[in-house]
Amino acid sequence: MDLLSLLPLDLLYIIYGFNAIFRFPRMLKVQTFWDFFNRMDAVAKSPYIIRILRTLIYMMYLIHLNACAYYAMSVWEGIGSNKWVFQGDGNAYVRCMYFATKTATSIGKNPKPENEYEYIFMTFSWLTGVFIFAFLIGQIRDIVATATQNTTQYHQVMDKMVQYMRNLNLPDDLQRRVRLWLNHTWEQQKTLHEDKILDSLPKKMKTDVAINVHYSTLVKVQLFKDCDKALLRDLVLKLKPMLILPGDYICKKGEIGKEMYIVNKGLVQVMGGEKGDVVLATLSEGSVFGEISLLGIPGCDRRTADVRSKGFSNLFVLGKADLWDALEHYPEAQTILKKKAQSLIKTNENQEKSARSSRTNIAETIIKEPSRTPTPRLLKTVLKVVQPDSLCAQMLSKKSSAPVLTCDQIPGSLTASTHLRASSISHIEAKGVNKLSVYKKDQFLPPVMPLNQQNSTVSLENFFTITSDDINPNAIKELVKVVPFTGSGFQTPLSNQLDNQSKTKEVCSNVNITEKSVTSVEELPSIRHSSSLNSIVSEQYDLEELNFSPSRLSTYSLLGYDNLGFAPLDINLSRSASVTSDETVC
Ligand SMILES: Nc1ncnc2c1ncn2[C@@H]1O[C@@H]2COP(=O)(O)O[C@H]2[C@H]1O
Repeated sequence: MDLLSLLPLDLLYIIYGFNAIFRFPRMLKVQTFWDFFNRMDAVAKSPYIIRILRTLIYMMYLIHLNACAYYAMSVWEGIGSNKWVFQGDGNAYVRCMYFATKTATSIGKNPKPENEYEYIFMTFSWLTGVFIFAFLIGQIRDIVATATQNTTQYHQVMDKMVQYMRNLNLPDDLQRRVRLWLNHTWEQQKTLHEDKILDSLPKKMKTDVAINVHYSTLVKVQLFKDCDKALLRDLVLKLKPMLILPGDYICKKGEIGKEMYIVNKGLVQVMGGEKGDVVLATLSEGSVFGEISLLGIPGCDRRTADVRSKGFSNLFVLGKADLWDALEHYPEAQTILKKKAQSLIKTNENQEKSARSSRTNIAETIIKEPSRTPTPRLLKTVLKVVQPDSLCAQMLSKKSSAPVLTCDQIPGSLTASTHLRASSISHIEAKGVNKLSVYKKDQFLPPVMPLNQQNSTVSLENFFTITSDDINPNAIKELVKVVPFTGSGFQTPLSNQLDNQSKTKEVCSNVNITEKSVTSVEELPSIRHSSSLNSIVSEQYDLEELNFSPSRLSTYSLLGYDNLGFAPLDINLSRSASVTSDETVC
């Protein structure tokens, strides 16, 4: 055909003069024109542009033919013979082409036909113009529609989905995630039905295409490397692509396993630990997971761990039935998967064991070394202040609460210094007074009273009155820091003792007790004031509000809490001194 179309018939012009008919064999090249566009269509990145170009060429060619026919009519009727025909001015082709274009596009304003032939020509031109244009425009619309078909489909699905979710009043977050999924799938695949694209191909070709498309991932899958290459061909068409959003769980521990996965793109995290917040492993491209619960290992038909996507990830999903179809024919793959599963199960068990033992260790440590808040300053002070061998010191350091003293055990020195409470009905005789008193259970004994017992037990409760017997004079400074007092001229044995010791005097002269010094004892939540030695608690004051002018016989008690193993401890630090208001402050 090409040879025929190239015959040099133009040479005949020399003999016969110019005649367009000699150029007719060039029409034989029309097949080449179609071939050219078909090939371009197949290889071009945007085939719809090629198709539009071809349609435009058809259109131009038809207008060209019409222009030629008009010129031929003009020559036949005589150029310039009437107003309708070509007038012979300017370039004949351009003028005729202009006429034909105006007719074909129905723009009008052409000279009116003047005879029947011209009317027929114009009617025919307009009709062909209308049909051909309708056809061409239709074709262009199809081409553009095909080119944007996926986009349109995506918008339709998105619109329908949004409407559906709104109708159901789904939570905003879920709606946002669905939109995100559609958006991301579209961005990545430019279609929402990737799996259907290959459906029209024969199976073998589909396999080749699928292997090629996913080659870079599939070659990284250890299972396919270690097993017969045919396993890959058997499985590849059964892999379904799936896109997961960041943070979404792919499977949850304890669920029944129905699918296994291959990571195509992105990262997934296998989560373990008691609360499922420990990352056991991070799996990347080519990793296989979710196989343990599919392999029929006894006791392992449920997911052994949570698996979640770290960012966006693309996975291939393989159903249980499809996996088993393949594994039946590839026992070595079955063995590999089972071995891997068993080693993962062991790893997880070990991890759980070590987590459990570290928890026990922590618990043991807690039991062995209870974390203790520091000893309150009050208690420390008391321990410094009291004589180390005094019962008070012994009790505080022994960490025993409420020891029960029988009368035999009550040392005389304590009788006047310790608040004693009857632990049962007690018959107590005051020494010297020679009077037998009966105390009910829990009743306090008078504090200043030499005791003589009769079949009685009294318990030393968790509060103490520190008196001259217990006080270590060298530590008096410490005591006055925490026990507020002003005044001098103690009338009790304590005051005598203090008065007689220069050191104590010195301390006293340095004492500048103000409210401030009391508030420095931050640990003490409150201070108690008892106006008589008999009543243990009469009123309770805030530290700030305390008025320290002891105008009467007073005992100040500091309420503190210990953490040495006692119950909340009432430490009654009292200066058993009667202080009179007319005495000068030292
Ligand atoms: N320690 C681990 N390291 C890596 N992957 C694991 C680990 N534990 C479990 N998996 C995977 O997480 C999956 C959870 O579901 P399966 O139990 O079906 O299969 C599990 C394994 O594929």
